[in-house]
Amino acid sequence: MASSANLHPAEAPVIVWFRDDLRLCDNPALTAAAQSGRKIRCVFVYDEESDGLRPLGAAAKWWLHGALENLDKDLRQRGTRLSIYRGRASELIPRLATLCRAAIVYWNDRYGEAERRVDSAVQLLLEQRRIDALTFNGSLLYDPAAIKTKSGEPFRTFSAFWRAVYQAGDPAQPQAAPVALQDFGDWGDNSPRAVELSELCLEPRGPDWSGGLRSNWKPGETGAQMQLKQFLDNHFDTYAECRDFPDRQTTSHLSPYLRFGNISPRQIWHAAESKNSESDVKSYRNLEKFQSELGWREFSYYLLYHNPTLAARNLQSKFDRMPWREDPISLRAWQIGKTGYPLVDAGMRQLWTTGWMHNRVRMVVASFLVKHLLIDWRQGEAWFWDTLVDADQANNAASWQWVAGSGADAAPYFRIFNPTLQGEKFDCGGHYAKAWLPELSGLPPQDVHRPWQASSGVEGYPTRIVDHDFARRRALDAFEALG
Ligand SMILES: Cc1cc2nc3c(=O)[nH]c(=O)nc-3n(C[C@H](O)[C@H](O)[C@H](O)COP(=O)(O)OP(=O)(O)OC[C@H]3O[C@@H](n4cnc5c(N)ncnc54)[C@H](O)[C@@H]3O)c2cc1C
Repeated sequence: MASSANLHPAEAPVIVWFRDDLRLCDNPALTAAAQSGRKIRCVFVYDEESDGLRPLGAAAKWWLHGALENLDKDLRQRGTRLSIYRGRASELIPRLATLCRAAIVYWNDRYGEAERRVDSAVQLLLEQRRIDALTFNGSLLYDPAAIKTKSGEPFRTFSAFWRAVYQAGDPAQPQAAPVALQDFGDWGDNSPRAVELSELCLEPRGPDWSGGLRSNWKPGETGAQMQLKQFLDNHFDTYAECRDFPDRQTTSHLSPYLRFGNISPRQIWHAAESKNSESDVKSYRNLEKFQSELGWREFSYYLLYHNPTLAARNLQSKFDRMPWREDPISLRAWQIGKTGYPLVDAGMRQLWTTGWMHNRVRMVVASFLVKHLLIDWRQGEAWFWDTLVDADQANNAASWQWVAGSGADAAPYFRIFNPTLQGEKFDCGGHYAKAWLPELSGLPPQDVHRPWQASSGVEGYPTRIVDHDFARRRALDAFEALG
């Protein structure tokens, strides 16, 4: 479409519509708006009304509050501020743009189907009013629409996808944050009412259960930049070797920052590259491993883009015949960390307290729910959605389907983690389990992941809700019956 921006008078402002990109650094939409030389209005719409948009979980809402607060503070330091609205974005954005006679509305793309539908509706309405919509890829390293097999089909396996991505070359360098932004001023009397952040009620009240989140996280761009530096300075050098051990703080903890776009994947990618010493094989292994984890995030978004019902429907339809069990008592024991298997319980309690869980432990608890308890992966996905600060519509759904075996390139059905052996392998001193399960604090390391064998006995810790050998056989039978 030919730009109509030059049809607008020089004093016409531009709007930056923030969404999952709550940052100033390497934000292509914001940078382009600043480069337009026009006055700027920054807008966020809390949209719980548009069809198909999944309401945020409780922990993600808490994060969003902090990230919006931080973004507003950073924008004010550069001369403008964030206006927050509540309602349907497809009504509010065109209305605001019309009211202030905007020349252009800028935003960064989203990849879920419902989000894309909203964005297309906004774009159409803007076009009808001769207002340009300029959109960018701000949250992925590569555009999922551009990566295809030679025959034009989407890739189905991670390794083939990642090879193709490598051939596309390094992602572009990140852009610096704009130094100053010219504020547009008031919208005028007829404009929709902007709300105070507190009016969105994103933080929990009565009771306030967010103490564990507050003491573990600093949502927003400032926290993201600190977290990246902390990781690169202290843990990057042992990433490949130690990333599977949950008692070490080796992984980056950048997932919630990426989820809300408090930092861009391009910045993380290039910052990690700059730590790499080309002559050092170990350093290269760390880089390769870390970048491939960012690659799994890309692959999850790629799957979401090409399979919009990723969180709701099995990618492999034979799993529609799976005889999932309805077992609310076991589901509850799993949610609150009372299954009697220490690695599973420690992970679920870490999640409840901090809003985050180590990746190895996520795999074990998910496998336990789906395979030991034969409970539908969607029930686990929903619990994670509500409790994770990094709850992400692509990563969460793709990972649950991967563990269940129903996804693309998924774990084979016969891989049934033994939670006791996983605990002994990846938490052999029992430090992680003890950190979350005070009931086990008196046990010697060799008993921590087998408390039922402890000669001293364990008070207050539950007995196992299901026997491992029985559960394993039951799961294998159910999976084999799918053919
Ligand atoms: C059942 C299950 C559910 C999950 N749900 C989510 C979720 O809702 N949100 C989420 O961000 N991740 C999810 N993951 C993936 C992974 O566990 C987390 O991204 C990771 O633990 C975050 O920690 P980190 O930032 O220290 O990771 P690092 O090891 O430092 O990795 C860097 C980044 O790469 C990405 N990444 C790492 N591992 C994966 C992976 N396996 N799949 C996709 N991206 C990955 C994340 O964005 C992460 O921040 C899930 C995994 C499982 C098994």
